[in-house]
Amino acid sequence: MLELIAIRKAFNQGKPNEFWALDGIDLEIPQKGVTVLRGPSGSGKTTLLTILGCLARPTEGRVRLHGELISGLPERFLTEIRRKTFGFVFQQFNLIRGLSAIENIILPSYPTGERRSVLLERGEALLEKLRLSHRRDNAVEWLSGGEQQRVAICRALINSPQILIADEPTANLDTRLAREFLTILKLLADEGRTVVMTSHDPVVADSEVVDRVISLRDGRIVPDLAQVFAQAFG
Ligand SMILES: Nc1ncnc2c1ncn2[C@@H]1O[C@H](COP(=O)(O)OP(=O)(O)OP(=O)(O)O)[C@@H](O)[C@H]1O
Repeated sequence: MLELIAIRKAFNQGKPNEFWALDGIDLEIPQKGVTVLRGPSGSGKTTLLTILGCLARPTEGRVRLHGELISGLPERFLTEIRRKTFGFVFQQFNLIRGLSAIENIILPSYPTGERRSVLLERGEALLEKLRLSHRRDNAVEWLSGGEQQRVAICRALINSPQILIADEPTANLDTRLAREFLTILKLLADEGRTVVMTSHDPVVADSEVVDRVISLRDGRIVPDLAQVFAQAFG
């Protein structure tokens, strides 16, 4: 459904410090389920995630979404695709201090022109789903790390995106909260959504919620050893 073909990404192209962060990535992310990108620091996980989420363009190669070539589209179309199709959760939750949980959650929906009452209703339903209704009116800076993360997830889901993109979403969470996050992922996967995230966290990679793990090294996908063995001897 989301397809990368021969993707390469250079930083500082044409300069002495030119660096190819991605070097020939072919990858298909199926419609449903949870995919984790893992690999050593600097292997290209975040760069790949930004291309999958249409936040950055590849230097070479093509990106297809539902079969449609989107990598060459002008920025205003990409902005629209991002808003309609993707939700994002970053390592730093990027919540706006001084605003309540519910205000933070409905913020990305303002450009849709939807009525405020409808947005509030949708935001409240998400808060309920993530067991956070009691924090609706609290300023986000007073919430715990796990609560802030759940607000960030609600905000990412407010436009009901098909695809959730998350960069090291459990990096600031202890094991209990990381497991709680995985339960939320399971909910999303069961609804038929696509989740793609980077993670160093063994709690995440080893979880049964995760459908597939893609390993990166030096900007390339490296074959999963377990899979290679299964194919050779299985
Ligand atoms: N804007 C940039 N300009 C120059 N080089 C960059 C830029 N962004 C990333 N890089 C380089 O590209 C490589 C891949 O970076 P990326 O952030 O994708 O790696 P990563 O696997 O996500 O690493 P980490 O696990 O440390 O977050 C790194 O060597 C990084 O220094």
